[in-house]
Amino acid sequence: MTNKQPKLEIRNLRKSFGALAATDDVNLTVYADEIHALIGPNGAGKTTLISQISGEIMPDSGQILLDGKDITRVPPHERAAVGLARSFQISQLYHDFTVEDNVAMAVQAGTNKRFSLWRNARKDESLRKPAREALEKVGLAHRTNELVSSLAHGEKRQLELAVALSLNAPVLLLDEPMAGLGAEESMLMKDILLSLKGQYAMLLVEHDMDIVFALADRVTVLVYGHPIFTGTPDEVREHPEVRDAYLGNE
Ligand SMILES: Nc1ncnc2c1ncn2[C@@H]1O[C@H](COP(=O)(O)OP(=O)(O)OP(=O)(O)O)[C@@H](O)[C@H]1O
Repeated sequence: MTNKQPKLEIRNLRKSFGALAATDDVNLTVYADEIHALIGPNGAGKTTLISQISGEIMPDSGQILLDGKDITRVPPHERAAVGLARSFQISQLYHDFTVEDNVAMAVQAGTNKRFSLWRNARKDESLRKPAREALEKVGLAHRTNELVSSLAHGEKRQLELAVALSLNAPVLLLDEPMAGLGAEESMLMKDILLSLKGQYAMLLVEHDMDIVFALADRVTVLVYGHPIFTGTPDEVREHPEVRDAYLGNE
């Protein structure tokens, strides 16, 4: 059962690009231990919404609350410290460093040790230990000493998730974690996310409906920047407006 304690709350959020309302009065709540999927046709505004929650885009109006606290104006680099981490769609990994180095550097960036040089910090067990724990959670413990450049595409995605987990934030924003993955790699990522279910509040943007229906406790359907429905996967499947707008009335 889902813990219905609101963790992340979006209130009356709006963002326009010229005449286009990319985020049109969005209200959405993510509970403390749920996977909440955000679906909608191309251009519906999913990434724009995630970017506002992560702080990269400033909304025109509305609020973003974490544990009831207004974080709308907290700068993006401070959001992990207040409890919110984003796993990126675009790879920001350091390919000439090892897998463990990459995660340990992310841990370091979130600590007050961030001004020390990496060559001095790389043996620091207080950075290594959380890095190894995060790698364990995504099934990459056996690859810690490999260079990122030697990883398969799916493993790089797992590493991106480990970087987000290492920030120790209770809320995870996952923007298309399966993008570019083959069928087998997608299934593995699905299983990894399932194993994390209940430990984080996750807002997941995902196009693959089988994955969404397998993972999500609730689904919000966004059309032209506005949420037209929030419900369980079964409710979403049965909803006539959703079928027309998104599922193609199969
Ligand atoms: N920086 C920008 N300037 C102008 N228009 C933008 C900008 N970013 C997004 N848009 C527009 O806002 C709308 C929402 O785009 P967004 O990328 O958020 O949709 P999406 O649901 O994530 O799409 P997709 O599923 O294709 O990734 C689109 O019409 C897009 O063209």
